[in-house]
Amino acid sequence: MRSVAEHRDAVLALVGPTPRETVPVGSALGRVLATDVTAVVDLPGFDNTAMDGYAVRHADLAGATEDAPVRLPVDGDIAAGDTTRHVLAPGHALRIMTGAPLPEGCDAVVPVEHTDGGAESVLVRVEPAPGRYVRARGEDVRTGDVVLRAGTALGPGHVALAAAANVPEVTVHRRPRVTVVSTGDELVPVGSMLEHGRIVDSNHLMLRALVEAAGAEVAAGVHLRDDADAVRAFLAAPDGDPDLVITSGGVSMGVYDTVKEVLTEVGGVEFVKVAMRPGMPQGCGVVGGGSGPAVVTLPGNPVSSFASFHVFVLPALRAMSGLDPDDDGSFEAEAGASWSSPREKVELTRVVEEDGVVRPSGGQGSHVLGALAEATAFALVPVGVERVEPGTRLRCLPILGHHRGRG
Ligand SMILES: Nc1nc2c(c(=O)[nH]1)N[C@H]1C(S)=C(S)[C@@H](COP(=O)(O)OP(=O)(O)OC[C@H]3O[C@@H](n4cnc5c(N)ncnc54)[C@H](O)[C@@H]3O)O[C@H]1N2
Ligand code: MOO
Repeated sequence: MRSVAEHRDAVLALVGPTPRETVPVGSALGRVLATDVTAVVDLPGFDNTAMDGYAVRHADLAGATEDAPVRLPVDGDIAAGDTTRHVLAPGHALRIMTGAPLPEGCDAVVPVEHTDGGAESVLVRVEPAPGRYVRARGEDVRTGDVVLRAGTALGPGHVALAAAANVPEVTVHRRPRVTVVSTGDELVPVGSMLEHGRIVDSNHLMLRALVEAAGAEVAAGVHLRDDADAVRAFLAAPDGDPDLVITSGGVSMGVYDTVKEVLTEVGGVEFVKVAMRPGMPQGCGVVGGGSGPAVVTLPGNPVSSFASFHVFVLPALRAMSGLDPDDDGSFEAEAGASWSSPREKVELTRVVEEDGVVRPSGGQGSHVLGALAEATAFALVPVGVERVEPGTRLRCLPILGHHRGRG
């Protein structure tokens, strides 16, 4: 049997970073930078005030206190957005609003709360330190600074920084395009009348959701019957012009396991047993061994498919997106219960993690979706362990959509 690490490497060997594209910074959330982002302006772009109040020269207010306030004439207002280059006359004040440019000659700001708020003249009750409430030009970022590095997955804060640095477009990796294929005669679309023996094609929607949650794009969604001609026709021209095809089902030992049958005939895809539970039957390769898209065949059992996606497809999507496939958010936690595990396989136990402690979320059969939906992570019980005891330290892989634990 192939180890989990070996199969993961085999899948990773099939893919590389997607081509670059330029997108407006406002549409770049979740995208991965392909090049560094350099500031086009200083931040702040000009000296400005952090408070609503009065622009002053600190020396004009020497000794000012509650008991000995100092009065200064007010020469006018400076609002945020005022483009006039104001000059502060010695011994005078200008009323100024947060974010407005400081007038020339000003070296401190007095918040309105420390004054009588006057419009013609102002009574000031404090002596400001030089530079008080002044936000200096370039104190945050200098023109030409690299503000974001290639490889950064852009979050809202990154978008804010690039936008403030007046960078209208960023160069990112194209989202990986994934065609999702479910196979099986028993499958019908959600909402259908369910005849005896028929089930909803839940893997289809599950895999689409996983692709999207991973930041990739669903290029197309296809359902194939257990019919060799239909599978052949699909493989000859996969819908959606994808970078990657993922299939679910039809890869085990059944006589209608058509995906395996046809891919074996076409060549280029290797079918293996991987030492993990769930998710033992796996396959990956390039259809026909040629220039077609990479294919990863996932087992049909819903939990097996879901787990296999996390362990094999997610690292590939990360690598395609320009991210480090190893940076998977995994964390260590302590078992809060005891459970058994197959000695010769990695067990991916569906767990709920709370304060660094993990407990199985319920039944662990590869068809049990209730416990899967509740789970926040997979606890990876290593080969060689037959029983997890309370207190055992376990590596855990967060389930997409859940935050990492605090173990
Ligand atoms: N004799 C053997 N039988 C099986 C073996 C084995 O080694 N020898 N392996 C078992 C394991 S482990 C798994 S996992 C499954 C994998 O089977 P397939 O990938 O061929 O999947 P199917 O047979 O098509 O379906 C399995 C199961 O999952 C349901 N299914 C399939 N597709 C969907 C879908 N899109 N949405 C919801 N549910 C789906 C399907 O109805 C079956 O119940 O094989 C074991 N058998
Ligand atoms: O190992 Mo299969 O992939 O769960 O039932």
